[in-house]
Amino acid sequence: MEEEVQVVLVNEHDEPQGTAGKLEAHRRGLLHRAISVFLFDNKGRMLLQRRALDKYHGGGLWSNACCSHPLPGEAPDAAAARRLQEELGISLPLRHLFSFTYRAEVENGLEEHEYDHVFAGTWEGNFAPDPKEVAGVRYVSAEELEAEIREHPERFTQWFRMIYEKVNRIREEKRF
Ligand SMILES: C=C(C)CCOP(=O)(O)OP(=O)(O)O
Ligand SMILES: [Mg+2]
Ligand SMILES: [Mn+2]
Repeated sequence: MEEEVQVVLVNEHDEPQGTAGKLEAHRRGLLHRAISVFLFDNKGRMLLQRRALDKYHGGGLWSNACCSHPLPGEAPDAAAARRLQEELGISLPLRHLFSFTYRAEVENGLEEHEYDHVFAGTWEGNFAPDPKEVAGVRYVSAEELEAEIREHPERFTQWFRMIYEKVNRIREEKRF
C-alpha cells in the first residue's frame, strides 16, 4: 500500500475545513480537494494514463493524464505541476478549465467525494512514468475515445467519464 499522505477537507465552496489521511478520507467519503490534468498533443489527441495495477482504487483503469490531491497549504496549480513531474516526469504550463464536485463509489470499499480542479495543457515530448503510479500512456482522438467508452465503459475511471466530453468541448472552443 502507498504511504499515507494528508488531503485537504473542504466544504462545497472549496473552503478548507481541516485535513484527513488520504485513505481515511476515501473510506469515509469525506469531501476533499483534488486536481485532474488533461493533456493533448498538437493534433488535439488526448493523453490517457492507465493507472498502476496496485493503486488504492482504479488500478488498471484508463483515465486522464494525471490526477491527485493538493497537500495541506499547496495551491491546486502547484499540486498539478508537482504530480505531472512525479507521475509522468514532465513539466509544462497549465491552464485552469473549471472545477466540479462529484461523488462516486470506487472499489475496495472506498468512495471518491471531491472538489476537483481541472487543468489542461499541450505536450509533445517524451514521458518518464513512475511505474508505481502509471501502467501506460497513449494518445487517442476524440472519435477513438468516444467509440472505446461506448463499447468498454468499464475500462475507464468514473470521474474521467463524467468530464472528458466537456474538456474536449472547451479545448475546441478555446483552440488551445
Ligand atoms: C483526482 C482524482 C480525480 C482522483 C485521485 O487521483 P489519484 O487516485 O491518482 O491520486 P494520487 O494517488 O495520485 O494522489
Ligand atoms: Mg494520481
Ligand atoms: Mn480523492
